[in-house]
Parts: sequence; structure tokens; C-alpha cells
Amino acid sequence: MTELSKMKCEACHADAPKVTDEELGELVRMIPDWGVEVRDGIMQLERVYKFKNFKLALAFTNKVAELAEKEFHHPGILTEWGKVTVTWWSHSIKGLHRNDFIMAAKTDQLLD
Ligand SMILES: C[C@H](O)[C@H](O)[C@H]1CNC2=NC(N)=NC(=O)C2=N1
Repeated sequence: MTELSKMKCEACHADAPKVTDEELGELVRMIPDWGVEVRDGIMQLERVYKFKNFKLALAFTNKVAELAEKEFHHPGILTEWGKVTVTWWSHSIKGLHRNDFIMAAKTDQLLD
């Protein structure tokens, strides 16, 4: 299977399929540093990135924002002193699409 971070997001429509339980099991193993959260019934991927200070946290935040605009798929981002929490889910289907796993893998690549 192609590495997630090398894949492209597909346009996500309201009738796009959520990942199945089986796909979820496979895909989470490909992004081991990410957790699965459920908020208001919406399944989400979440990771907390640690930094030495706020300036570095903000710089990473801006990189994530650029990535989101490039792929036209946008996360929740909480930027704090020394920490950035990134949360991916697909608004249009109120859950997880393959796109969210691709974007989580691409987010990790921003650290390189
Ligand atoms: C209006 C709607 O949010 C937009 O069309 C796009 C932009 N970015 C998006 N980002 C995410 N995470 N999910 C979406 O469904 C989505 N849709």
C-alpha cells in the first residue's frame, strides 16, 4: 500500500463513505502517534506535538495551516506555549474519511 503521506486527499462530499471498522483498524496502525477521540458522536484523530516555546509552536501551526490550504482539508488546531494539538476529521461526513489519515501522516512529515 502506498505510504499515506504520499497520497492525495480526494474531494470529500456529504455522501462520501466513512472508514469502516476494519479500515480504521488498519489505518490507525499506520499513524501510531495519533489517538482516536469521539466528540459529540464524531470520531476524530488527534495528536499533541511538544515544542520548546510558543514561537516554535506557532511556526508549526502555520505549517499545518499551509498544508490544510494546499489539500483543502482543514484540522482543528489548538496552539499553546510549547504545545500544538492537531485534530483531523471530515466535517462533511461528521466522522473519519481516508483523507483524515492521509492528512495526519502529512502533518507528521512537517516535523522533518
Ligand atoms: C465548507 C467545507 O468545510 C469545505 O468545503 C471543505 C473545507 N475543508 C474541510 N475540512 C475538513 N476537515 N472537512 C471537510 O469536510 C472540509 N470541507
